[in-house]
Amino acid sequence: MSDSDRLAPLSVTGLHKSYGHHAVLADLNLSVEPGSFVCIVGPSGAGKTTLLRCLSGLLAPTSGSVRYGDRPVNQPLAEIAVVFQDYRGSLLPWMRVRDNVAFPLEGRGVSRSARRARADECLAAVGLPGVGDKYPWQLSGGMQQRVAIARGLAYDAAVLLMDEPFGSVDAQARFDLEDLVLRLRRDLGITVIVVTHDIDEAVYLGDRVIVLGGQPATVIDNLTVDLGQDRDQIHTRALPRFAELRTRVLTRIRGGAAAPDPAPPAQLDVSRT
Ligand SMILES: Nc1ncnc2c1ncn2[C@@H]1O[C@H](COP(=O)(O)OP(=O)(O)OP(=O)(O)O)[C@@H](O)[C@H]1O
Repeated sequence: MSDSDRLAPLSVTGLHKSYGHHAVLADLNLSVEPGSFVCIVGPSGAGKTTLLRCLSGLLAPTSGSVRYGDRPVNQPLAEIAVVFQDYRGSLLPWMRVRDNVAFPLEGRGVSRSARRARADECLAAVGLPGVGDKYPWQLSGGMQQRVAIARGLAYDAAVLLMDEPFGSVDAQARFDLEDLVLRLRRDLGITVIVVTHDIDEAVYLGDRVIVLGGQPATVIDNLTVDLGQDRDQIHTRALPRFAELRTRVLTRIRGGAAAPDPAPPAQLDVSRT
């Protein structure tokens, strides 16, 4: 993939999405800079998954547009990979782990040996070297979700879209997966967009937290998380600034006005819409 493709921003302009007469998203605008980490939160049923599916090209907007650089996202693109919450439903149990990871490369003219090499490389990147010959059901839930992430990477995706990716694993595995995705973003320069119910997780992971609200929903807050890029499960979560940001997000989700930001970010120049 050329750098100009890898570095493309993902932008949403005037997005409306209805299911029949039920308007879910209205006049939604968003711009996600390449290499940034954006978390999307909002009340249950607000339309977070709907937005993520529109970003992935799996769901067509009713009106408005999603673009990756100057290309319309009106079908799934090789540069944009999706990881879902339910790894059990997304990994094929009769295929070995390596073949699951290599699966997206089939039909792309990649030789079998190159597919295997790429799968092993991606498994190593998610901290699972040497499990390629196992079946998914021989691995723990957290390991299976790592395999699902490796499969997203196998395509050489520049954007990873994740819908509640850590919701099915225990608390310790969740912390490990959060740190894995932060590291992948840093090491590979990919853009990551995560939908989550967990406000602490959103603040811990994101450069930005997008809050959806209203009926139909739109962006009601777009918050820069000025905690730097080196995050640590123990110390970052204990920072007073972390608590301030969490309080602001929670207040917005519950329908309150955003309090004035006590310390406007200076060092992180992540563009807002
Ligand atoms: N395929 C569909 N057909 C009809 N209505 C749908 C469809 N998918 C979602 N909806 C409705 O659209 C609204 C938004 O759903 P969506 O799953 O996007 O919200 P969400 O914010 O991700 O919810 P949650 O936080 O509970 O996962 C809900 O009212 C839901 O019932």
